[in-house]
Amino acid sequence: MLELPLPDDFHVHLRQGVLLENYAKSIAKEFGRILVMPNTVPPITSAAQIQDYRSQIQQAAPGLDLLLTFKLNAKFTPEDLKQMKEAGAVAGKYYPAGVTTNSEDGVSDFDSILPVVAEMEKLGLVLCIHGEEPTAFCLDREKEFIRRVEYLAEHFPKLRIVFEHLSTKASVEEVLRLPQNVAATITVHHLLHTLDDIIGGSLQPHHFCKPTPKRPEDREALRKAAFSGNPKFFFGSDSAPHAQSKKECCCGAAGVYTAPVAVPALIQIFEEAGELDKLSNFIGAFGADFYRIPRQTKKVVYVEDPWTVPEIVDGAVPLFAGKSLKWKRME
Ligand SMILES: NC(=O)N[C@@H](CC(=O)O)C(=O)O
Ligand SMILES: [Zn+2]
Ligand SMILES: [Zn+2]
Repeated sequence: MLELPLPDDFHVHLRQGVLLENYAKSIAKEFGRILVMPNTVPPITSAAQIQDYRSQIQQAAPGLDLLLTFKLNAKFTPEDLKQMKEAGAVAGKYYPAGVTTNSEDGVSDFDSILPVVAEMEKLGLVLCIHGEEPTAFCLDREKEFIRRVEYLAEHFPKLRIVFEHLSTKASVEEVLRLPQNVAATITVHHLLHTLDDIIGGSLQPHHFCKPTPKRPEDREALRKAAFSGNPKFFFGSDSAPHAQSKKECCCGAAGVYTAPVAVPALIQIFEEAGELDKLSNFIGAFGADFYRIPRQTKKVVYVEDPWTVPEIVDGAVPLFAGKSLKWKRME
């Protein structure tokens, strides 16, 4: 038996339209509070959209505590940002153009967003970053982006920055080196996978995601960071569901669907590493502290009760599909 705080997930994709309802219901089975990413089509870029997205999600999963975000662009005025903050946005998400799902309309000129970032700093909005340099070789994109995180952290010392879904040893070292205004999320699949789990044998489309899981030493650095008890590192699943047909095809979509299995998988990872005592803060405290919101007080209990992950959940193939997981939440 294991008691944990009702988990927070600081990086979730709920999509939109008919898919939204099921994804919201599924994540609400495991998490109490989530930060919802804005890379819908069209993206979330206004107060009205924030309010509308929030009410759609609340309709599907009334008990879920929501933290909303907007997709960063250079055109935002201070008034736009103020209105989105008043509508409940806690963060702006920086997607470099073309690096991942629905990011074609992302940022293509770094300097152009600096005035917006300066305004976000004044308003106390968090800057969440998909840190990959679009023009670099795919395995170097995160490393090549580090200089931009460095620039932002040093030029906007009061801006809280979250380097999302870390995938390299270099970025872990950078987050450790940069001041307290820089934190990072780590996903469950980057604690488990390397590039071998995607292309080492036959192609595994359901493990393909951005940033790509890389080398064993990168995974080791991420595990060390997650187990470190350092409050700079907290959980963000980057649960990114795509219909099975969009993954099992040429030009397959990037994203791993982890919401249905993330907490049981994390318990297993932390337990097998002998670090189970670090899990509670990783999923229930450090992220809340960084976002300056109250820590979860509700508790949940997980029991050892092996179960088989369904092959399909919400029309997508989840991580561990068809496999057995040891831990299950006690109803
Ligand atoms: N991570 C992914 O591979 N995909 C995410 C976008 C993102 O988080 O980069 C998605 O929305 O599908
Ligand atoms: Zn991303
Ligand atoms: Zn994401």
